[in-house]
Amino acid sequence: MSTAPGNGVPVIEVKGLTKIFGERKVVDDFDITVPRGAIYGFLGPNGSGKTTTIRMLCGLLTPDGGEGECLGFDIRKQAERIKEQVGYMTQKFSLYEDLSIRENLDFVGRMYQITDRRRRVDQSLKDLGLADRAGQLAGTLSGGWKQRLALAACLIHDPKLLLLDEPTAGVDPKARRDFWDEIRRLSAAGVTVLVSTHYMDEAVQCDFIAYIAYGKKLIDGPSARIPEQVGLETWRVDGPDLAALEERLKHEPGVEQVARFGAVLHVSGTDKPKLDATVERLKAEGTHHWSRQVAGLEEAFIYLMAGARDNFARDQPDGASA
Ligand SMILES: Nc1ncnc2c1ncn2[C@@H]1O[C@H](COP(=O)(O)OP(=O)(O)OP(=O)(O)O)[C@@H](O)[C@H]1O
Repeated sequence: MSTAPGNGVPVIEVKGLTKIFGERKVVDDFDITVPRGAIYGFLGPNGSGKTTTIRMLCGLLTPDGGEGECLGFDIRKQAERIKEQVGYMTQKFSLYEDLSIRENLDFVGRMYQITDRRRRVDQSLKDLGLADRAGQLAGTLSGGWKQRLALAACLIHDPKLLLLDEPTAGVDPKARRDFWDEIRRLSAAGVTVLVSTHYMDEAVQCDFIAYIAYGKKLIDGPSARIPEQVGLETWRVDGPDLAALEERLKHEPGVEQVARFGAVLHVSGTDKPKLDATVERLKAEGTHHWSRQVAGLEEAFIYLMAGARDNFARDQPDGASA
């Protein structure tokens, strides 16, 4: 991140953001402050309101409640000005399959009425590593390259804010890492990035994280503080037959989560005395080696996402109340 949190005017500062579809409040009194150059991750179950929030922040959707500014413009009254400076990569990015990579970028450049289009397209091909394939038809590209082209397309007008809605869904891990190298480069250059994701390896790349469920922001802050906010106590254990131990632990008091990291298990829970009592009992058996572990973002992510169920799904047995 190029600017320390709190330095300068935030790129997004919005309070009380609310959206109602029919009878359902799908975004409920949402506050957010995003510093310039930050990578801000939105986590949460399907249907929790992440996309709707992103769309309201960039002026694509009018909120039913709330106010604030994005890029110094009023999100209600100056939506057009915001849109000019935002790059938005939707979940289903659309490219013209019968046009080449270069032609796709040129087309988007025309839409934005970029004056030095030729130079800008050349630069973009170079920046995103697409120059060697400039003549290839978009329809013949693999998922990872299509995604790279989609990113190039939403950067063609040099936006100050990049909104990425599950940008790497269905893309292989190598392409995902390359994509994130690019995002880091942009962030270092001062571009602010808001990204919704279901992947842990993306969440750990974020400077800030907001966890959203049923339209409400439940947890929010610098990534390093998220584990503390989740309140997980974690033990690390290694030794023989971890699969059997893992199965057993799932039924022990105070154990809410068992995650395997290579040849060790991380055993976590939010009720410290209960978890500790279980661990002391198992320790006394002397079969495994136990040590305390500072819960990291990985454990917090697994915990949050494991508790996440589709929000607002009509067929939920227990209804859609939070
Ligand atoms: N235009 C709309 N009209 C009515 N309901 C909508 C509309 N757009 C979204 N919704 C509903 O609002 C809720 C929140 O949807 P949203 O797409 O914002 O969630 P999300 O967190 O982005 O989900 P996902 O992770 O699946 O993309 C869902 O129940 C969705 O069906």
